[in-house]
Parts: sequence; structure tokens; C-alpha cells
Amino acid sequence: MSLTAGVLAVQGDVSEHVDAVERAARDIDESVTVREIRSAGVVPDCDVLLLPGGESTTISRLIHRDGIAPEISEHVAAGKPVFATCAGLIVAAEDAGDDRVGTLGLLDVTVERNAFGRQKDSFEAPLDIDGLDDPFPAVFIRAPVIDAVGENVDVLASWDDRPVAVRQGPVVGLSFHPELTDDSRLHWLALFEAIDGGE
Ligand SMILES: NC(=O)CC[C@H](N)C(=O)O
Repeated sequence: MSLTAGVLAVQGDVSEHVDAVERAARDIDESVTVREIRSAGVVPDCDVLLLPGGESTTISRLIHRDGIAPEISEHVAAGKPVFATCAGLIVAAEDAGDDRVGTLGLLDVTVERNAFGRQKDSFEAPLDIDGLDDPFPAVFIRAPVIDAVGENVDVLASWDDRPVAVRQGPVVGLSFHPELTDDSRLHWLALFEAIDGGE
């Protein structure tokens, strides 16, 4: 079986995610086609979606303008996996606490943008994540804080007593940037979910 992974590519650290998916596919010896999503019509061909970090105001404006937003919602309604990182998490949230972000409401969480500080406050932390045996090197860059989670949301990891990795059904949201490390385990998980979803 060959999987198709879609990386939302309207803005943000797209190439890093594409590289990370390709590396993960090689690691688990899975045939994966990566599609960059810049317009409507691509999402329906994808088994798993990755929503990268970047600028959530810009990403949300473009996906609503270009008809990609409803396709992402349909993908989730069909039970297919989404991995949303940093700005992607903000866009996927129910409430971003900021009217300039048109959220998708895929994750019943309230986030606060840039709450881990500015660019210069970026940091890397060894994070214990549910489902991983060893800590993950999590890179936080102007990362959002998850302030509140709904009852259907599982917290997979916390840093400083604040949730930084959550799951609701097929949607995983991460405050940090797994694509910026050599550790591919979270991208493996995204691909494994797509494989399971296809069975
Ligand atoms: N690294 C990131 O993706 C930062 C997210 C950004 N601060 C936003 O609010 O969109």
C-alpha cells in the first residue's frame, strides 16, 4: 500500500515537515507520497495531514479564502489523522483567543498564542510523551500554551504543568516543532495512524 501525506503549504515551515515525513517513511520502510497543499482539491487525496508551524493568522486566512478549510474539516469528520504543530495547533483549536485567527475547531482546546515567549525565548526540552519510550527533544518557538482542554481531549504531554501535546480522536496537536529535530518518532506515529486508518 502507498500512503499519501499532505503537508499544508500555504505558509510556514513546510519544507522541514516534508523532509521529516520523507525521513520517517524511509525509517519505517513505507512507501509515502508527500503532497504540498496550496489549493483546494488536494486534501481529499490525502491519508494524513500535517499542519505546520508558521503564522496562524496568515495560514487561517489563506485556507478559508482558498476553500481548503472545509476540506480539512471533512478529512477529520471521515476519521482520518491530522498532526497540527505550533501555528497548526492554533488553527486547529476551538479558540485561539484572537479574532484574527479563523480557527477550525478540530480540537476542543483554548490556546494562547506566543505564550511561551518571543523568538529569543525559544528553547528545547526533553519531553515525556504518552506512547514514546524515551523523552522527545521538543523545540518550542513562540509556542502557544494550551490553557483549557475539553473532556474529549487527552493530554499526551505537559511542560511546566501546561499541556503541550493533546489528542482528540484522529487529531493530534503539538505546541512544539517535531520537524526541527532529527528525531522522527512523532512523524512515524502520524504515518502509523494513516496506515491503521486505511485498514
Ligand atoms: N512557531 C510557530 O508556529 C509560532 C506560532 C505563531 N506565534 C502564531 O501565533 O501563529
